[in-house]
Formats: sequence, structure tokens, C-alpha cells
Amino acid sequence: MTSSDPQAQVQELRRQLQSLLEAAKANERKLDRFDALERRLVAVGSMEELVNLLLVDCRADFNLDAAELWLLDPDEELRRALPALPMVKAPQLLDNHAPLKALFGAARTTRLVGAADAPLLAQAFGEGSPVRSAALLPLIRQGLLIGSLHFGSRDPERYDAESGTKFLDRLSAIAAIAIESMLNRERLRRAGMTDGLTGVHNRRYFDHRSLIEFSQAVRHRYPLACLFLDIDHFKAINDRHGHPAGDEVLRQVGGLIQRSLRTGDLAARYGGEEFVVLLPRTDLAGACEVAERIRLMVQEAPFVTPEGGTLSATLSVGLAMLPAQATSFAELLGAADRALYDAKRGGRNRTVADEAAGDAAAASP
Ligand SMILES: Nc1nc2c(ncn2[C@@H]2O[C@H](COP(=O)(O)OP(=O)(O)OP(=O)(O)O)[C@@H](O)[C@H]2O)c(=O)[nH]1
Repeated sequence: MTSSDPQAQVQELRRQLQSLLEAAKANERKLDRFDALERRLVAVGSMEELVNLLLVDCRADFNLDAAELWLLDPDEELRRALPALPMVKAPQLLDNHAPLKALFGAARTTRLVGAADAPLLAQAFGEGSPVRSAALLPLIRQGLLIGSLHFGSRDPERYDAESGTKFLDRLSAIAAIAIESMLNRERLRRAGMTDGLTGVHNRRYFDHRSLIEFSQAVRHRYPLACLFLDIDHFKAINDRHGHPAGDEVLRQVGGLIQRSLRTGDLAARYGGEEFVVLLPRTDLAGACEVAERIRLMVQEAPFVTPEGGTLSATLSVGLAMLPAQATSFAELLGAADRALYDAKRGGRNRTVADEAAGDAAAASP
């Protein structure tokens, strides 16, 4: 204070007090916003809700121009799960640590980045992004960097290296916990509906989903194809090459079937060496094509045994169609099972359509 006028000194003190009060109020509002966000983070019920909260709601609540979430996904677990989830903006999935290392180096602490570090901003938000300053938050669980959260602003002053990072550090710690627990929940959910050996859906999930698929097909009057697939002479494979080799054949057949299908199709392990596939909105010709594609892929595959040898295998397919064969899902499955029996009796390594299946082609819209 330079003025010797007491009146002016009082005014100056008032002004300083006022600005301190405003700063305190702004801090309190910020704290309230962070507090509300933290509460929502710990209460989220699904992966899509969590991602939407971090990328969409945060952006609006904190008046940001960009928000990005990077998640490490070396086993492609998220890559398989996320496309099915309704998200406004998806996280970026990383198959290795390199991009995270490039952002955080060895320090792995929150980084405030100014306009001077344009290459780092481009890395974090993509080339051509309007972001001129940013907070890059490392997401760490049990000592491991599992991803990062990026908040960006067009305002070059919004995040500068001198600002405190206390709120942001706390937010990143809570976001990391929320993400990890959501991933664990997702893993459990998937484990409950997946066959542990082959990676396709299990019978329990199939029993549930097949009823939904059946009633949808009936209600919306579209064709539904059902394939029953059974590996030929599987007992002999086990007897000749050992149970672990048999397991390996099952695992590889499961993978081949899964890769032959479109999104929306359903494959499951029905029992021992039996698989079942449902193809919604697929007519007889399309279903035969899928069945034959799978059959030929299995016939041509060299199945690698745990000892490193190879063996060959074939499978038989029974096919049934809705409409035509069924007034219930059990009937449709029964028709496919009968067709499979005919395929076995006819010499195996073949696809047989239930004799009524041709009527479905005529009846389908
Ligand atoms: N390795 C392995 N074998 C299994 C598994 N589940 C069932 N099996 C075996 O699969 C064999 C099925 O044999 P069968 O039903 O007689 O039929 P198949 O030998 O395939 O003959 P066809 O179906 O008539 O061609 C049995 O020996 C079961 O023990 C499994 O998870 N792993």
C-alpha cells in the first residue's frame, strides 16, 4: 500500500478483502462441484455411465472444451465390451503403455500443460484440437498406470504450471478407483455368461438370450436361423491325442465360430463338444452359407495341440429356420438337433437343413 491517505488505505484494504472473499467463494464453488462429481463417481452403476460422466458431464460441469479418457486394454477386453455400450463419446483404448509413458514419463503425477507445449497437447487431444492448455491426470491403481484423463481448454491461462493440482489429484485418484471397480464388475458379469474354455457364451446365457431372440423374431416377423454344430468323433480325438488336445480343439473351434459371425448373431457352447448359433434376420440361403463357412474352416484348420503337434477335425451342422418349423424356441432347437442327427447319420462333416427349412425361405418377408 503506497497511499498515506487513511481513507484511501481503508478503501484499498476493502478491495483486497473483497477480492479474497471472491476467491474464497470461487474456491468453495469449485470444491462443491468436485464434491458432487466425486459422489457421482463412486455411485455409478455401469461402464457407460462412468465414461459418460467423465467425458460428457465433466466437460459441461467444468466448462471444458475437450475431455479425453485413455484406458490401457492389453487383452482387448474393453475393445470387445465397449462397442455394445451406449456412449456419447468412447474412451481411447491402448494396447500398450507407450502413449501413457510419453505423457507422464517416470513421474506419473498430474501435469498442467500450457500453450508452449503444443506437441504434448496434440498428443493428448489429437492434431488440430483447439486446446491451448490442459490438465493431464494419470489414473493409477495399485502402483500401476491404468490410463489417463485429459481436461482441455481453449483458454491458454486456464491451466498453468503454477496452479495447484490438489483437486485434480484427488479427482484422478477417485476416477481410477471407479474405473477399476467398474472393470472388475464387467469382468464378473462377462465371466457369468461366458464359457471358460472356449470364450463363447455359456449355456445359461444362451437359454436366456434365445428366448428373447425368438420372441423378437416372431413379433417383428423376421427369419431366425438356428445351427447346431457338433465336432465329429470327438471321443476319438480325446482318446487318441489326450484330453488337453481335445480341449484345445474345442477352444479353437469356439474361436472359429465366433469369428465367422456378425454382431447381433449369438454363439454358445451348448454342451461338451456341441455349439449352437442363432442368426437373426438371416434366411435359409444365408444360414447355409454361414454353416458351410464354419464347416470348411474347421475342416481346413490345423489344430495345434498343447505339445505343439497338429491334428485335424471336422464338424457336422444341423440347421432349422423360423418361421416354418417352430411355435416355440424348444421346437426350433429340436428341429436343428434332428437335422444334426441326420448329418451325422449321413456321414458327418456336412450341413443338413431340417426338411421344413425350405418353407421358411418362402415364408420369410
Ligand atoms: N477334451 C474335452 N472333451 C470333452 C469335453 N466335454 C465333453 N467331452 C468329450 O466329448 C466326447 C463326446 O463324444 P460322443 O458324444 O460319443 O460323440 P463323438 O465322439 O463326437 O461322435 P459323433 O458326435 O457321433 O461324431 C466324450 O468323450 C466327452 O468326454 C471337454 O470339455 N473337453
